[in-house]
Amino acid sequence: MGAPEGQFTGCPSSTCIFNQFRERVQVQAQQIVVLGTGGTIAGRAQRAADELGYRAGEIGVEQLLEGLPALEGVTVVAEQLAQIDSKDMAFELWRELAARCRHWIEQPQVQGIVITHGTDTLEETAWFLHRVLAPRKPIVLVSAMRPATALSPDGPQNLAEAFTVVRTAGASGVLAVCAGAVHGAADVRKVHPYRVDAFSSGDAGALAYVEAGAVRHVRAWAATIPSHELFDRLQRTAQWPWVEIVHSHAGADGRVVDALASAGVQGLVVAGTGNGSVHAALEQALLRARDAGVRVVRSSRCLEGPVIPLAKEALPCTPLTPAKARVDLLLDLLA
Ligand SMILES: NC(=O)C[C@H](N)C(=O)O
Repeated sequence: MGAPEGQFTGCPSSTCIFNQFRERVQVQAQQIVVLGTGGTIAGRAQRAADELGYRAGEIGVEQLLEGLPALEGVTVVAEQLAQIDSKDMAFELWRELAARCRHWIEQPQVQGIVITHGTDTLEETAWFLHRVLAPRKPIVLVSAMRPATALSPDGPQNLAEAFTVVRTAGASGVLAVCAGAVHGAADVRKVHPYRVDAFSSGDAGALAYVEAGAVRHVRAWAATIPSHELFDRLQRTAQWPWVEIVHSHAGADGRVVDALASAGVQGLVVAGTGNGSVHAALEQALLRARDAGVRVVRSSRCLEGPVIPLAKEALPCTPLTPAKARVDLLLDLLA
């Protein structure tokens, strides 16, 4: 676990990656904070050769840091916030994650934050943290596709590269590092169920690559303006809004929307076809729901590219993926 608030964890030598000694020191050196949430990066399998039949979120974050290359002049502080498979990510953990990020990021000695996270909902957490914190310092989500017990785990390399990104001058915003690529929160998306290089930023492309321990830029870091307003609203929220995603497809039927609306859904994202188009039967039901007070937003189920808004469309659209559009709608409805 990390140091209690106000206590500084000192590193006895510059070759120490993780401070196991918890000394109080007078002079504050640079810190990187690692927040553990679980995922395959912390997964354990019965046999080393088993790359899919494992349990996510088993190995502690401190253990994941052991054996990584030394970071000169930096103390690493670790906190275990959760041990979950990220498919089970929940609002309460998001809220706690945002609070711990905000706590650490505002401390001058903290260079940035690394969050160990499962790949399944990583893009949603990335977008959530981007919207809520829009940090000037880097917050890097790091994951793996093979469990920590695999013959050749990808987690340690990804972790080392996440540290490289945090230490890169000018790095900012919420980022995801996987398989040598640095993705921005707005574009990152899981695109493969088991390949090690499981993420893509689609036609926008990665922001940077980590090559031989250095970051090569391709695009500028996302511009960020930290705002406390959304964060404060989030901390006050007792009941999270109910927002669902419905898909448009051949033979779509509006009854699913009618059922959700009568059950009290507050927001609906429709994963439309192509440029966010919606089957006529589904659209009629969505318009009925909208008229009854449900917030409705169109996105696209296409893997790449934003929906382009067209004139005279009844339902508003977003360039975000359906999962990220849902995060936006949740946050909008908090108001
Ligand atoms: N590769 C992974 O991390 C998948 C895992 N199910 C998770 O999201 O926690």
